Amino acid sequence: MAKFGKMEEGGFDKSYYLYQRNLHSPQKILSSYRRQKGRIMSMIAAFYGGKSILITGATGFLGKVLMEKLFRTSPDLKVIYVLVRPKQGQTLQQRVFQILDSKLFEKVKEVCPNVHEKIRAISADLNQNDFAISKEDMQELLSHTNIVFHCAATVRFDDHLRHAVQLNVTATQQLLLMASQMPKLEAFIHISTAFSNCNLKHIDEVVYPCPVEPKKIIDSMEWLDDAIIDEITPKLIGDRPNTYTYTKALGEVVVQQEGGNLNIAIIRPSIVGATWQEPFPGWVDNLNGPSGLIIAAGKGFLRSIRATPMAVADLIPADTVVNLTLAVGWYTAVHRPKSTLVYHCTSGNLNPCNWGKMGLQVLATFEKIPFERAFRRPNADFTTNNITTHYWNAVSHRAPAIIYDFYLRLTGRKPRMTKLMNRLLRTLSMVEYFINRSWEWSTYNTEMLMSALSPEDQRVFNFDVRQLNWLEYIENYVLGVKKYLLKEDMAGIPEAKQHLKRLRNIHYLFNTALFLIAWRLLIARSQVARNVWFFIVSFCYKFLSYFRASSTLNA
Ligand SMILES: CCCCCCCCCCCCCCCCCCCCCCCCCCCCCC(=O)SCCNC(=O)CCNC(=O)[C@H](O)C(C)(C)COP(=O)(O)OP(=O)(O)OC[C@H]1O[C@@H](n2cnc3c(N)ncnc32)[C@H](O)[C@@H]1OP(=O)(O)O
Ligand SMILES: NC(=O)C1=CN([C@@H]2O[C@H](COP(=O)(O)OP(=O)(O)OC[C@H]3O[C@@H](n4cnc5c(N)ncnc54)[C@H](OP(=O)(O)O)[C@@H]3O)[C@@H](O)[C@H]2O)C=CC1
Repeated sequence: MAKFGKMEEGGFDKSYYLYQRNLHSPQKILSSYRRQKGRIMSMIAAFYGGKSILITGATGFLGKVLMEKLFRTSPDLKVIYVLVRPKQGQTLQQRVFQILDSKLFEKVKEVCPNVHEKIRAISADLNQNDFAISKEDMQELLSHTNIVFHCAATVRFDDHLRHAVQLNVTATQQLLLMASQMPKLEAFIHISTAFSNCNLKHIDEVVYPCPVEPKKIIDSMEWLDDAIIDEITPKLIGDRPNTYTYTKALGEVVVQQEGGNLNIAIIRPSIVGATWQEPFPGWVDNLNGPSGLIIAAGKGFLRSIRATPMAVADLIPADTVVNLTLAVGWYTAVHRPKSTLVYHCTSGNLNPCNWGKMGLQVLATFEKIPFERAFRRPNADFTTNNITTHYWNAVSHRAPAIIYDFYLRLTGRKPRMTKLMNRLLRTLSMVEYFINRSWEWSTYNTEMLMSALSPEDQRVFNFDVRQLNWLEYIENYVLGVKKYLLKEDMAGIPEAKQHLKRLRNIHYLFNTALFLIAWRLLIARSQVARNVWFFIVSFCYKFLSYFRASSTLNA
């Protein structure tokens, strides 16, 4: 594997890179670079200059933020190859151009006006042999790529094991094979998840072995039929909650076993949330993790959620993950650690926040920034046991959905609320595992890397979550969900507040009517209720008579 193969094309002095290669001391490298340029500059940004970078999963949530940061901080990079599949009637170019034309890339266009020329979409499907990449494209990738960021994955919790293995394990194996044929490759960065070993309570920055070798799993997927796979899935995943975490763990083992002599690193982010600072706070564009549930709570569909308020909510902003990823790419290429280093990108041990605090702040933000056309007033609560969860699911989720669908039917419209509610309940059941437990992730490698960065790199590629203010972050997150996911206008806030007031009045009216009907039925059937009713009425009557008499005397 050639190191620094593309240096000459980077626009930076070759001697600087030779210096880097010979002296692996960040401080020495920095001072050398400062001397050359006469000003402080980010070493990491400089490193990516002139590089050909391959990104899988570039159309995904994390991939987009990664590309954005690369273009913004290293506009002189040579090219970013993105492996993309045509989707929803769009060609690859259309998909890529749509991303580049989005708000996320506004700043990039200022610093890198020719960004469209620097991105090369390669038609690829990671489910296919050789990723169905054409010979010419493959040749180009193999001969030019300097850095690989492997982000693509299926992140669905309920994916069929065959599909999850194909994407999260076999595709990783194939990509490693490709990487081993790249003469100019300097680093291969694999994005995994902090939950790949969620069956453990304390997780170190090491790759844990799996009971069944990934190779055996890959082979068996080829000849077992779906029914048998369904049957053995629970046994294979064991004490992990889903096929996602299981196959991500297998993927890591494959990286370690088959990485050969490549410079490889594994990054394990926890629950990736909206951006914290860059390119602007609150950017998010899919429903995964908390985002979908924030919408459900803000629109009033989600009324109760089974969670442990004191459990650690290990969220990590997308830009923090990307900053660490780019720093790891640089470190792995320049320092070439002897073994595959694993980096935890988590918040819990450095700056913990729990689900209770997070939930309260989400609700508090809805008061200030409500979502439009809510179904009910946002008023979610946590439940902590099976009985209350079933009770509130019936009363607060299913019953209102049935009533609303009945109303839709009566008014000649298509019922849809029960379906939506079932989907929400399914999602809740899938995330319950993660919001009722806490994990401890050690972060020695991540902290070591932080201290290896120059002050300028620590600033430009900041991944120090100790500086994160959770309340501010969550408020921006909710705002981001409203603006970028729901595409709601801020000008609509007064109307949204009015709507919530109307819903509150309807709620009070409904509850009063319900109480009166229940009470009427009760006194019709029970002597005790009639006696209580008689007592209350006569008490009120006596009180009023006394009040009237005393006010007449005073007059
Ligand atoms: C001390 C005192 C305390 C007092 C407290 C009081 C406070 C009160 C509480 C308030 C609560 C307020 C708000 C709540 C916010 C905080 C709580 C958040 C909890 C968040 C938990 C997140 C946990 C995640 C854990 C992650 C661990 C691993 C991390 C990773 O590595 S990977 C990334 C995570 N991956 C995912 O998140 C994928 C999850 N998604 C799936 O697996 C599937 O999509 C599915 C959920 C199984 C659904 O599958 P389906 O086949 O049914 O649907 P499909 O995917 O085809 O989509 C169909 C339509 O549904 C839409 N949709 C998809 N996902 C979601 C979603 N998450 N939510 C809502 N809707 C979704 C989709 O867009 C489709 O729509 P259509 O196109 O219109 O049909
Ligand atoms: N989001 C999170 O909370 C966390 C994510 N991670 C990890 O980060 C990485 C990125 O996740 P995230 O960005 O959130 O996920 P997304 O679901 O947003 O993106 C997944 C990406 O993989 C691509 N992909 C999926 N299947 C194929 C295929 N057959 N061929 C080509 N490309 C494919 C998708 O392409 P397309 O657009 O065509 O579907 C998309 O670009 C993953 O490895 C995930 O495990 C880790 C921890 C938490």
